[in-house]
Parts: sequence; C-alpha cells; structure tokens
Amino acid sequence: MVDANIVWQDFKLQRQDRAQIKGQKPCLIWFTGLSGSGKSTLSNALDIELHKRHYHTYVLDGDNIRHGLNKDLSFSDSDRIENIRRVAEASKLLVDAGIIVMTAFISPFKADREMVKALFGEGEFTEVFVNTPLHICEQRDPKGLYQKARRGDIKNFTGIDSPYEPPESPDIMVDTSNETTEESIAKIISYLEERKIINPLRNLEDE
Ligand SMILES: Nc1ncnc2c1ncn2[C@@H]1O[C@H](COP(=O)(O)OS(=O)(=O)O)[C@@H](OP(=O)(O)O)[C@H]1O
Ligand SMILES: Nc1ncnc2c1ncn2[C@@H]1O[C@H](COP(=O)(O)OP(=O)(O)O)[C@@H](O)[C@H]1O
Repeated sequence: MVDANIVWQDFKLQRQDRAQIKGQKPCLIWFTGLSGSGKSTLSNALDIELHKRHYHTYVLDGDNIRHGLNKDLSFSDSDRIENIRRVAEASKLLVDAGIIVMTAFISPFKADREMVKALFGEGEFTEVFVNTPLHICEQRDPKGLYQKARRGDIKNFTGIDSPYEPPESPDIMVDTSNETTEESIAKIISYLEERKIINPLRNLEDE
C-alpha cells in the first residue's frame, strides 16, 4: 500500500518521446519455464538477434538479479512472489525508458505472471513459455542443481519439491527438447513482426 502522503510526480517527457527517439516500440518479453528449460539461452540469443537489427535491448536474468537487487530473497513461495514483483517493477522502468526488455525467471506462479502482464498495456507484454519437459531439464542439469535437489541438498527446488504452474495461454510456446535455439528464435521473431512490435524491414533498411 502506498502512503497517502506520497504523490505521483508527472514528467513532461513521456514514454512515447523516448521510444520515438529510439525508433522502437518498448516492450517486455517474459520467458517462463523450469530451471534448465532454456530461458537464459533463448533470451541471450534473442537479445543478439534484436541488437543486430539495431534495437536497444536489455536482459534481466534470474541468476544475475539474485546476485544483486534480489540477493536478500530465498526460494520460499513468498520470496519468489517478491522476486517477481521487483523484477516486474524494474522491467516497467526499463520499458518506460524506451527499451525492449527480456526477462528469464522461472516465475512459477500464474498469479504473479498475470500481475506482471497487468502492469503493461496492449502489445507491450509477450509471454514465452519455454515448455521443455522436466525429465529433459533434469537430464541437462547444467548447474548440477537437480542432482542436489534429488539428494535433498537443496530444498524447494522447482519441479522437484516446489510447484511450477504452466501458463494456460502463453503468447508463444517453445520446447527446446525438439527444436533448435534458431528455430525457437525464428518463432519469436515472427510473432513480434506479425504484431508490428518490431519492424521486419528494419535490418534491411540499414544495409
Ligand atoms: N530452489 C530453487 N528452485 C529453483 N531454482 C533455484 C533454486 N535454488 C537455486 N536456483 C537457481 O536460481 C535460478 C532461479 O531463480 P529465479 O529468480 O528465476 O526463480 S523464481 O522465478 O523466483 O522462482 C535458477 O536458474 P535457472 O536455472 O536459470 O532457471 C537456478 O539456477
Ligand atoms: N534448443 C535449445 N535451446 C536452448 N537451450 C538448449 C537447447 N538445446 C540444448 N540446450 C541447453 O539447455 C541448457 C539450458 O540452460 P539455460 O538456458 O541456462 O536454461 P534456464 O535459463 O531456463 O535455466 C543449456 O545448457 C543449453 O545449452
């Protein structure tokens, strides 16, 4: 609850002014999925693809944000909720600054993802469900965390002893167990182009 004595301060320059100077539609592309599903790999690849097209982008990644802004948070349900709330607010600031933002958080709870979406306007929020099955994520186990969770060395591990609520109607669904990174990125790029979030001619215009 915001204190009644705190009054919102309006600034003359608006989001549209900043977006116009960059020639882009600022927005948030939200990746959600299990640990090891491919969120970081895909957000990194999409970041590079958009950068090549001269878009100003930024990625917020779960592991990295938990080293700084959210280093006080654990993996209890209530701390995960607070994690996503802060990331949503940080994303909103970056989108307001004119940037195309990508986020890579497990974000296991449907209600939190809906809360994030509600902070953004039409066409400003795209949910990408990285729907790689648990057994594949566990097989990959890039950081050895599933093994630790199975041994009981890590508690509340998503997919093992902490829930993941899959999105019911994500804007885009990818499964990195049966498509390449390039195929997943092509799917996301086509979606963004079809909805005119990015301009298909932009990279050509600059050549
Ligand atoms: N208990 C537990 N459960 C899940 N994940 C764990 C846990 N402990 C550490 N890690 C590592 O933290 C990364 C997930 O952080 P997130 O901020 O994305 O999680 S959440 O959205 O708050 O659920 C996650 O990174 P990714 O593998 O990139 O998803 C893990 O490397
Ligand atoms: N098609 C693919 N797309 C993305 N990642 C893949 C793919 N195939 C295999 N991988 C591997 O799966 C792992 C995904 O890890 P990561 O991107 O860190 O996932 P997350 O951020 O969801 O934890 C990486 O080791 C990556 O190399």
